[in-house]
Amino acid sequence: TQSTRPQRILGAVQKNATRGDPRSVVRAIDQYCRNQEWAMNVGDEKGCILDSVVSEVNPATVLELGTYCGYSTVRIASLLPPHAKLITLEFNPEFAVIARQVIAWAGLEDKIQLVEGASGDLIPKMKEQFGVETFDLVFLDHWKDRYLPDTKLMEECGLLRKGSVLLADNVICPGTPEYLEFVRSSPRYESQYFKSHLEYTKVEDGMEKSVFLG
Ligand SMILES: O=C(NCc1cccc(CNc2ccc3[nH]ncc3c2)c1)c1cc(-c2ccc(F)cc2)cc(O)c1O
Ligand SMILES: [Mg+2]
Repeated sequence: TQSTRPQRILGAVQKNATRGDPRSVVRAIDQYCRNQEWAMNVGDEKGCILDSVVSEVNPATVLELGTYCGYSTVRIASLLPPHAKLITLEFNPEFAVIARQVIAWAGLEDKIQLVEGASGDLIPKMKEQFGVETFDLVFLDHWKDRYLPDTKLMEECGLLRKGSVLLADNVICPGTPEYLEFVRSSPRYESQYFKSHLEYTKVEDGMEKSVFLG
């Protein structure tokens, strides 16, 4: 039977990466997706922007919306301080199955909680079910038309505090026009655009970093 792209990505990790070495997992996925077949990981170029924002925020609590195969999950978690926690939400069960194995290969199970379901259903349960107060950093990388409603939902649920940082992937390609318009015009956010390229291509894309001002 035919393998899926996520299964082939996992195979590349198990073949080329060292167990317990998150950076080798990231490298193995980037080499596979650059040389064999494209996949919608944040990738190496935008990944450096992600690394710099994670390092600057040095978050104790991170929410990732959209796990896919766990590339950015592993990339973020590898930079977290001890005892810091990352919750990642994935709607597609097939992606979740692969991501759990990629996370395990990297040896980061203790820092990462992968929750299956849709952001709209899970965000209101964060405090009671997952014991979260607020998130220091949110990485948005799921369905692009969910970025804005989920940001408003996180505000309503009291999950953002003064200084919480939102980092959004793909604000140019595929694009998130309503989200960009909102965070750039709202007096409650201070936004900054990081120009880059769509993963593994020369197509323009970028990431938007928005600080919640409370
Ligand atoms: O669309 C994208 N990613 C999101 C996505 C996509 C599919 C499935 C899921 C299922 N996961 C999911 C859904 C809803 C959810 N709610 N809460 C959690 C959660 C999780 C998520 C994307 C596309 C491109 C792209 C494609 C083609 C092209 F030509 C250029 C660019 C590049 C990217 O970097 C991208 O990130
Ligand atoms: Mg993306």
